Parts: sequence; C-alpha cells; structure tokens
Amino acid sequence: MESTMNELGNAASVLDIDPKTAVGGGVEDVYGEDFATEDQLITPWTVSVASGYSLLRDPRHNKGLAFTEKERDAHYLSGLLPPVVLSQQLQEKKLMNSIRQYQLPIQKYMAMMELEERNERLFYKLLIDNVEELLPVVYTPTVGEACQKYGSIFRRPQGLYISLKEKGRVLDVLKNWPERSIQVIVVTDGERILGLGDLGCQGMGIPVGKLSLYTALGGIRPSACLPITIDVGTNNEKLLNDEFYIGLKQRRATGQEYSELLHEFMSAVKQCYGEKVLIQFEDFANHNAFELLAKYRTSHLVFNDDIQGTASVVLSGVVSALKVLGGSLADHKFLFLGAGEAGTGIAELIALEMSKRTNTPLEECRKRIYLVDSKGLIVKSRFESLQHFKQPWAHDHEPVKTLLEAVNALKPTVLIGASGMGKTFTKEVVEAMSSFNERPLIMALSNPTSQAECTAEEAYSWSKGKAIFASGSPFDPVEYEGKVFVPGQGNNAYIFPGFGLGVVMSGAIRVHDDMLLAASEALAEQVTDAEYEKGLIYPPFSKIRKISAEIAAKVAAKAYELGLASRLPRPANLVKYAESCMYSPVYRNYR
Ligand SMILES: NC(=O)C1=CN([C@@H]2O[C@H](COP(=O)(O)OP(=O)(O)OC[C@H]3O[C@@H](n4cnc5c(N)ncnc54)[C@H](OP(=O)(O)O)[C@@H]3O)[C@@H](O)[C@H]2O)C=CC1
Ligand SMILES: CC(=O)C(=O)O
Ligand SMILES: [Mg+2]
Repeated sequence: MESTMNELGNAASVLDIDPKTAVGGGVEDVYGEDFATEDQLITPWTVSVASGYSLLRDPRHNKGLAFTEKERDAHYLSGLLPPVVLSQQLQEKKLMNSIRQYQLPIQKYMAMMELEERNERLFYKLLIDNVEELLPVVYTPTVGEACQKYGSIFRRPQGLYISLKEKGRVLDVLKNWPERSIQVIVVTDGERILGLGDLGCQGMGIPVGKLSLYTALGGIRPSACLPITIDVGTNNEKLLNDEFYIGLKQRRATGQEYSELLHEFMSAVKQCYGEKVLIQFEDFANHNAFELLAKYRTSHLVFNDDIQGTASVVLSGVVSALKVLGGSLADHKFLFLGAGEAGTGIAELIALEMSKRTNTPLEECRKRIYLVDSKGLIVKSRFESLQHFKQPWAHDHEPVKTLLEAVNALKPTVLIGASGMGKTFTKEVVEAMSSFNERPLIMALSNPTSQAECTAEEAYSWSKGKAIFASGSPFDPVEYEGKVFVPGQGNNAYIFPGFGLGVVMSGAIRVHDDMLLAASEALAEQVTDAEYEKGLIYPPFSKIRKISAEIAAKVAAKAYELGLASRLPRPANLVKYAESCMYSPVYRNYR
C-alpha cells in the first residue's frame, strides 16, 4: 500500500496536483484509480453507503416512480426520484404508449430490453398483459433481426457465454452467474438460429428470448432462468470478417473438441445446479442436435425444443384441425418440406400418436408420412446416403425431385413446411393442395417471417379461402372475398413454457415422449368451439397463462404416472398447483 501511495505521490507531483485533494472537484483518489498509469492494476471497488441509488439500479427490485413515499423514506430514495408516485398500471400505460411510437420492430425490441435491464417486474407486466402485441417483438420474428445485430445491441450480460477458451474451467464460469437456484437453462451453440443459419455467438438473443417466455407465459421465476451460449466458433464468413463480431473468430470446432466442451458443460450444470435443472437445447444444427439429445436424455433432464417442442405443438394443431377436416389422424396423409429437426421430430410424434390411437405398429404409421428435403422426396433408393434421422422415412416410392411433383404424386391432406426456406409453397403447390382437398391443412412453420414457406395472404388467396393455415411467425388476419381469415401461429412457444413448468413443479427427473403427447393434448383441449368457427386450430396467445397451467398439469400428471416425478406427495389439484407456482410480476411492497 505504502509503495502505491508513493507511486501515486510521484505521479501527482509530476502533474503538480495535491494527491489528497486531487481529481477535478477535490475528491480524494483513495483507490488510485485516477492516478494509476494504464499498465498498473487497480481494484474495481464499489462503495456501499446508505443510499437507495443502488436499489434504483437493481432491475430485480427497482420500481422506478412507483416507490411509495414510505418506501422512499425507508430506502434512502428521497431526492433521487422526482416527487410524483405512479402506479404500476400507469407506468405500463406510459411505456406502451412510448413503445407504440417506434416505427421499427428492432427499436421496440431494444426498448423492451432496456426496460428489462431497468425494471424486471414492469418488463414482465407489459409482456404478460400485452402478449399478442409484444410476442412478435421479444420473440419471432424480431428476435431474428436482433440476433443478426446482437453485437451492436449487446449492453449488459443477459446470460452466460461459454467458449472454447473456457474449456477445463466451465464450472468456474457457471459460478460467475449471480443466481444459484436455477430451474431452467436454455442453451444454444448458435449454428441454426431460426431459419437464418449460423450466427455464432450472436445467437444469444434466442436463449434470452425463450427464457423471457418461460417467465411471461409459463410463470418460471426470472431468477431461476439461465440463458447460455456455447461459442465454438462460427462458419459464417461475414461474422468472421466483421471487426465488431463479439464471438470467437475461428471456424467451428467439431468432433472430439466439440463434444468434450459440451460434455464438460453438461457435467458442470449438474454439479452446480443439481439433477433437476431442465436443460433446453435450442437452435443447434441437426448434426449435433439429435446426437446431443440421444446422448443426454438418459442421464440428464433435457429437452430439445426444435425437435420435441415443435412436434408437440404441431401434433396439437393437427388434432384440432381434425374437427374441421374430419376423419381420424390415421385417415390423413402428411407431406413435409424439410426433413431436419422440426420435420422429422413432428413426423415421429404424429406417427407415435397414430400408433397409440390405432394400436398399429409405429413403422406402419410412418408410411402415412412423407418428407421432402433439399434433394427431393425421401425414398428407399436414397437410404444409404441419408442421415440417420431421415432413414425411418425412406419409403418405397420412385424418386421425386420437387415439392410440386411430390404433392401431385402423393395427394397429401396436410402439408407442413419446416425447411427454413421462404417462398417454397408456391402458387402451384397451394393450388394443387386445394384441387384434391376440400380443406387442405397448410402449415408454414419456418421462422422468421422472411423464411415462411408462404404468407397467410398467399395461402388463403391461392386456395380461394379453402386452406386452414398456421405459421411459425405471426401473420395478421387476411380479408379474402369479403371474409376475414385469422391465421394460427404454430410455434413451440405454446408448449415449452407450460411443459417446463410441469417438469419443474413435479420435480421430474427425465423427459418422456408421453409427456410431449400430454402437452399436445392439453393444448388442443384449449381451443373453443367459437375459435374453431373462426378457422383457428390454436387458442389465442392472450389465454396463454391459463393454457400453460393446463399443459403443466397434464405434463406433471404424466410424470407422476410414469414414476418420473420426485416432488411428493402429488398435489391433488395439479392445475391449481400450477397456477399457484406461477411468478406474478406485480410489485412487492418493501418494508
Ligand atoms: N414454428 C416453430 O415452432 C418452429 C419452426 N422451426 C423452423 O423450421 C425451420 C427448420 O428448422 P430445423 O428443422 O431445425 O432445420 P434443419 O436444418 O434441421 O432442417 C431443414 C430441412 O429443410 C431442408 N431444406 C432446406 N432447403 C430446402 C429446400 N429448398 N427444399 C427442400 N428442403 C429444403 C433441409 O434439407 P437437407 O436435409 O437436404 O439439407 C433439411 O432437411 C427453421 O426455419 C426454423 O425456424 C423450427 C423449430 C420450431
Ligand atoms: C421457434 C423455434 O424454435 C425456431 O424457429 O427455431
Ligand atoms: Mg428453435
């Protein structure tokens, strides 16, 4: 210390300043921060005094102008805020007014992120009360643009970055996160961000967005949510050449290097947070996604949202649509564009449900389902060259090159797009679907909006109002020949928040396919007759908290039935229990 003071003294005398009263304003430089040369180490002290300033800067507890007079007195806030006291409702109204004034969705996104950093409860109050308006802002499609620009949007840590540089000390990195009671982790490696491809480290926007939905839609406490991005490099040339890129500037690690980091991560999570933290894999490329799920599903509580969550939501939409289409699941023929995580995941769950309903072997049920990938229809003659997850779908059929030819050859009743490739459901494809179906079910699931296989407007006008349509990203209602058509949103956001709540509240130790079927059934049951009449196959997102409680209850019930639940005794009324577990963003009163 003495030598530091001497050095300081020397530095000060060189500058001809009294070290005791130095730095414009006469504040003593106790910690040597101002006089230290650039290469001297300093300690980042933060001084704690009896002032409410830090309370105002703490997003978890800050209430801004809603602090009451009594709270302002008790917590040293007097003078730090203007005199007015606003209710949370008025704060909400004011913020919604200001968010609505932004023209660009990305500006609204940034305003929401700033709010979350400033006042967490108000952020969630806005999101819950205005879910249909704000979901497209914090989630798809805007979150896609946010990821593309994440480098310049990054302000403060919203989650953990675990890069190859941390190999060997991942546990220490996890310990840097300020919360200990973690219940849900959403993790990505950024290689398949929506339908936008490899965005490397900038994929962080996805776990952040997904977890904000875990809280807003599923009621998981924000402090129990941990977004993580694993950075193993990127193969995106644009990012590699961008001087402002925030991630590792190297090509993606693969093979042993990749799996060792992932394994260290999976082990460290268990060590740090215990067995019962739900790890949701999100937006990994399919060559890793299937393998990771298969490897860890028997040892960890894992769930792949793109494979399993999507499957559950789409099966639910198809089952709902049967009310309009008629027939049973097994009476329909399914054609997919896209045979990756989403495509084959959905296909497998539909086949499983069909098999259970009809008591028919799974292999037989798979024969009602066809998939087209970038090389054409998946058929037997391609078997040897197919990735393992496509092989169960290699049916006896002559090779078919294009989607249109496949539609004409197979005459499916249901067409599902999960290709990540926009504009692939052409006018000819939709017209063909409508020529042999009274009511074709068309789902354009790819995100964000730019990657949707077709728009709602195209689906309704090209089918002359016959199509039942749902899309991954939202579309506005469409007026066609004097009738208003309301498109549904077939997005896993309906499922994962309630699913996660069910897993957490029952203390489930593993995810079982029957729990996905239970979630799917719970969602389908929430569509009312009035909604069916409007052509909807999903209930509106405005009811999502109630829907999530129903999903959670069914998922938990299944976990108890399968002997996978560890929270005992089982609550008698699981819906009520789910509701009682849900986080509410209403302000708390401070003593
Ligand atoms: N609505 C929702 O809730 C969800 C939507 N999605 C969306 O689905 C899309 C795909 O995701 P995912 O399955 O994980 O991605 P994958 O990369 O695993 O799969 C994409 C599939 O699409 C195929 N494909 C790509 N281009 C074409 C083309 N021009 N014609 C025919 N097939 C094509 C690929 O073929 P090949 O195998 O030959 O390369 C591959 O089989 C993304 O846009 C994603 O946003 C995903 C999850 C949930
Ligand atoms: C919705 C989603 O998970 C996706 O598009 O990847
Ligand atoms: Mg995803």
